[in-house]
Amino acid sequence: MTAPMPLLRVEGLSKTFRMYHLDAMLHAFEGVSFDLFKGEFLLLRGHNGAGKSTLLRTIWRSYRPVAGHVWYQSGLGDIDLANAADVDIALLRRREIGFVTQFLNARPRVAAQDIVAEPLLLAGYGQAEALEQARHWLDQFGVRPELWRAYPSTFSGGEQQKVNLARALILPQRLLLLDEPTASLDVGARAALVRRLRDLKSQGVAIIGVFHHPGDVAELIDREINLATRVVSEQTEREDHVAL
Ligand SMILES: Nc1ncnc2c1ncn2[C@@H]1O[C@H](COP(=O)(O)OP(=O)(O)OP(=O)(O)O)[C@@H](O)[C@H]1O
Repeated sequence: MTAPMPLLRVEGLSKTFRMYHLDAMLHAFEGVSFDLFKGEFLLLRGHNGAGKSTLLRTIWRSYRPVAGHVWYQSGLGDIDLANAADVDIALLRRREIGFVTQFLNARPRVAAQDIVAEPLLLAGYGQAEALEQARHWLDQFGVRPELWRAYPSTFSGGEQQKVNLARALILPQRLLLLDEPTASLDVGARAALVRRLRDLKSQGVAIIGVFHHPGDVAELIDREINLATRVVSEQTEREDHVAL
């Protein structure tokens, strides 16, 4: 019998940033390799500045790596996220890969319930069903009903984060990237997040997460990676941000 293929195979991945003012390169992380299977939860560890967020953003392809591959088994076939066309990355972000940070991208004059319902509408759900589910998840994460029709741009940091999570987790993705999603949450919302992640994991969603307090998700963790200390060198290389 052949071994199952991982959902994600990260191979020799390295990312450097050019620091123009110093004419130097900062190596955010180097030679990172790991496999991630369906339904697995991988914790990224490392001190401040070790490159955890940058690694997540490189997998999400906000950044292009300077070396390595991110093989991803998508619903449409295998693809190297490190080298894929922008149009494919945009499609995967809409359908298969989620990225949750601690910041809500609150658009002006869009109500909380509409922000949360949007992924369902894009996936073809009817308006009534999408709104009902949006309210369910706002409720689960502890957003008070009187805020559901309000605009999140005026919400507190924690309230914005709850809207963010409700939207990001309303539909199961194949791969979920979490960058400190519990940063400004109260106890009830943390518990709701853990319940939702447990549920998504049991549905086969693969998760990579950075947590300031990994104890919050201890019961979910299958494996950990500790990112090593970064190095600064004076060599110069091409700058390689992409504007997605
Ligand atoms: N856009 C950028 N341009 C230049 N340097 C960057 C950029 N983004 C991150 N860095 C640098 O890369 C290194 C890794 O940053 P990163 O945010 O990935 O660390 P982290 O492990 O997530 O840290 P923390 O635990 O403090 O959130 C840091 O030294 C940071 O200054």
